Amino acid sequence: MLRVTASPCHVTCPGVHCSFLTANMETHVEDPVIEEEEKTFRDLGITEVLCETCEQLGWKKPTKIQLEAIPMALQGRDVIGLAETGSGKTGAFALPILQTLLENPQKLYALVLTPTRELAFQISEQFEALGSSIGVKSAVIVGGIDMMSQSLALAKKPHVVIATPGRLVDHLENTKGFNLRAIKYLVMDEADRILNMDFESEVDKILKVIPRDRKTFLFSATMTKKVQKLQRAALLNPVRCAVSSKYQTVEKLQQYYIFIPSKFKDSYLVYILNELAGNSFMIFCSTCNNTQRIALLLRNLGFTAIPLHGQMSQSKRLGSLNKFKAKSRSVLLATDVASRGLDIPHVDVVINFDIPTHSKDYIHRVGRTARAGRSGKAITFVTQYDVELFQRIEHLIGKKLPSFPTQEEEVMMLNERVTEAQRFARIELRELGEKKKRPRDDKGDDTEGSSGVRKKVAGGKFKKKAH
Ligand SMILES: Nc1ncnc2c1ncn2[C@@H]1O[C@H](COP(=O)(O)OP(=O)(O)OP(=O)(O)O)[C@@H](O)[C@H]1O
Repeated sequence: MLRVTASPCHVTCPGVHCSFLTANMETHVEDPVIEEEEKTFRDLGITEVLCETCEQLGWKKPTKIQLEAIPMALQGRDVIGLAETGSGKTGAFALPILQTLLENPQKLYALVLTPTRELAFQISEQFEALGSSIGVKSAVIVGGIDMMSQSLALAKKPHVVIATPGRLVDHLENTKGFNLRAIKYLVMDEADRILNMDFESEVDKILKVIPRDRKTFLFSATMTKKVQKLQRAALLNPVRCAVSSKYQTVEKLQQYYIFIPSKFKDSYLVYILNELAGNSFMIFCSTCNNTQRIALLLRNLGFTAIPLHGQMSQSKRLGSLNKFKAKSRSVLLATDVASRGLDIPHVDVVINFDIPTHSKDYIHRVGRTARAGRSGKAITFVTQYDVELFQRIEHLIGKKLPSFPTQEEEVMMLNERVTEAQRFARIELRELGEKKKRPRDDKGDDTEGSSGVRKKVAGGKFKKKAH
């Protein structure tokens, strides 16, 4: 275990320590000693009742990030936790919070900030599962859902509030009797995302109204190196728990690219879905419109595809996610709203239909598969316009990716039917757009109940269908 002595970082916040700035901070990196591998949750100081819950969840022993972070958190340290996707970071911050809560029961004890609504629900489920035997109550405070029911949930004073920053600020400003003046823990999950510009003013407002002497945990698979951003989290003498020194994708993830002309992307997608039929796919697109269009296109060709993007109502978003989780849909088309944190164990293949513009998003997107020791595949479409972005990704992950084998003639044979399906998808998209304009019509953001044109595509379903 590498330990470097902590020393203050003198930038703006006196007393703030930060390894990214000074290289002087206490750093924990993966410990190769076998004994560590053998350690149990009990050895880390986790109390019996929580150890039993871990066992019931099938968590036989701590993951590497849990091994590193839990003892530090239990010692009362601020923690920056950096570990690959699907490696159990949620447990690494939830267990110490639950344990200290058990020792000092208190309402409104911890606040967890997440960048997306779906992730907030997932974290809440994990808190409630881990805290089931000690009666922990959590509230999810996210946009797109009625403020009144959330105000009622907050009035009951849950132990843990899991929130997206914007809606939390709304409640802090408008919900009578609600404040976070007593909280003992602040967690920023997907911390680099929470600390970036998009959430800047909300996070600053939140930080102003929570106690300074709280504990702060920042967790992510990728972390910002920018001094000012980390300082905004106002960490106090933090310890950095990293299970890898550079950004790694999971070992059991097979990653490929395919280099294709932009105009044949749809045909190649259909080809791959057929080649890998029988798997569960998450396909990432760069815009809501493309997500919706491809969902329609694939449905017209007989695939069970469903969209998830930010222009859908929250109930439709959760509906899509639940159908995919329940395996009643085999293809989830999503924007980056689904790229971080979502834990859906059965995702076999991630396809980057549109290459991510920020290389770090690549790491999060492909991390939706090969989670918790499972294997998975990721295939990135690279067109003539994407070469530079792709090189940046290879540079970030520190490896050259192989090309995914394809048979061009077979792809071209699909072209005619794909073109026909594209035409129908365009008509359906237009219809959906018109429905949206009509008042009180909530059907505009999903496609399952939309026009019946999909049956018109010649040949109906493909012979090998991706179910
Ligand atoms: N000690 C453990 N043993 C077995 N499984 C575990 C353990 N800890 C967590 N898990 C499981 O591993 C999966 C991934 O965990 P989690 O979602 O916390 O990953 P993560 O590191 O936060 O990933 P991401 O970076 O994508 O957000 C979950 O299904 C969780 O239940």
